[in-house]
Amino acid sequence: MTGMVLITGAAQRVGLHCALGLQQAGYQVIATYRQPKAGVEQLRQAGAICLPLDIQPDTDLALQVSELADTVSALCQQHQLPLRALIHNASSWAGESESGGNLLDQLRADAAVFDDMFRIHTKLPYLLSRALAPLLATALPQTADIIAISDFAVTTGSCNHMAYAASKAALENLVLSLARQLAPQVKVNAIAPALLMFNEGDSAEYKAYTLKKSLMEIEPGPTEVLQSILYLLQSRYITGRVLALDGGRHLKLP
Ligand SMILES: NC(=O)C1=CN([C@@H]2O[C@H](COP(=O)(O)OP(=O)(O)OC[C@H]3O[C@@H](n4cnc5c(N)ncnc54)[C@H](OP(=O)(O)O)[C@@H]3O)[C@@H](O)[C@H]2O)C=CC1
Ligand SMILES: Nc1nc2c(c(=O)[nH]1)N=C([C@H](O)[C@@H](O)CO)CN2
Repeated sequence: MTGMVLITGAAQRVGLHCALGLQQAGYQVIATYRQPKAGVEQLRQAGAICLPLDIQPDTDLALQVSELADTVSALCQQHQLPLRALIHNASSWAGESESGGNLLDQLRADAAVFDDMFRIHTKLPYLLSRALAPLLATALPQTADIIAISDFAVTTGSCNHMAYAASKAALENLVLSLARQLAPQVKVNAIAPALLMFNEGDSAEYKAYTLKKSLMEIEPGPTEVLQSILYLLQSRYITGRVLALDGGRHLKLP
């Protein structure tokens, strides 16, 4: 094992695929999950360590992060391995609620979505990065990595997921600050995908519409992210950057 990698939100889809791939690549994965889905058992079977982490409005996030950081530190000591990387993947793709009702009700609904988006995409990565930075910095002689999974929508905004996109933009700015603060011991980068994987229930019309948004017109799947993570981990020089995985969407003219 070359070191421990902590990845959040790894019970399904992209996080699960990347956690399994990193474990297979020889890292000791620590995966956090919210609900004990089948993916958690799959991770345990593969040798990953799985820890519960459910970020809710009424929980003490600072306490949750402090306790997680203590557990990760103890695991590094127990396994005699450095903390090699921290991957911020956990995410909720909530859109703005449908307008309706009186203004106050609408604003209360919008405020709840805004708080949820910034809690999971910005506040959790901020606190977790600051809590684990000292441990990451002692992974010497190798450098360590923080990798945040962002979204192409940071560059364009999103009419239907405004708070989501804004919170990912804040995450990308956090990457710049952390890259400046933690160099040269820790590299800090973001990966910004456009479409990776559709969700169950996405209609054929929505899928056709979405595929047409990029030049490549494919649903690439989670391997693109795993390959990008492995690329960043092996780099000695890339930091403070956003790796776009968008199928040429930025060149698709309306
Ligand atoms: N899928 C895509 O096409 C794209 C994805 N991305 C980004 O890639 C990353 C992975 O995407 P994807 O796999 O689709 O993500 P998912 O929507 O499948 O969510 C990832 C995980 O985050 C967890 N999570 C959600 N809310 C919370 C919370 N409050 N507390 C703790 N965990 C939580 C979920 O837990 P649970 O299993 O309990 O629901 C889930 O396992 C995300 O950051 C996403 O924004 C960016 C562009 C495109
Ligand atoms: N946490 C999530 N973020 C995003 C998802 C998702 O399923 N979960 N999906 C997308 C879409 O793929 C979008 O890019 C096109 O439909 C974006 N972010």
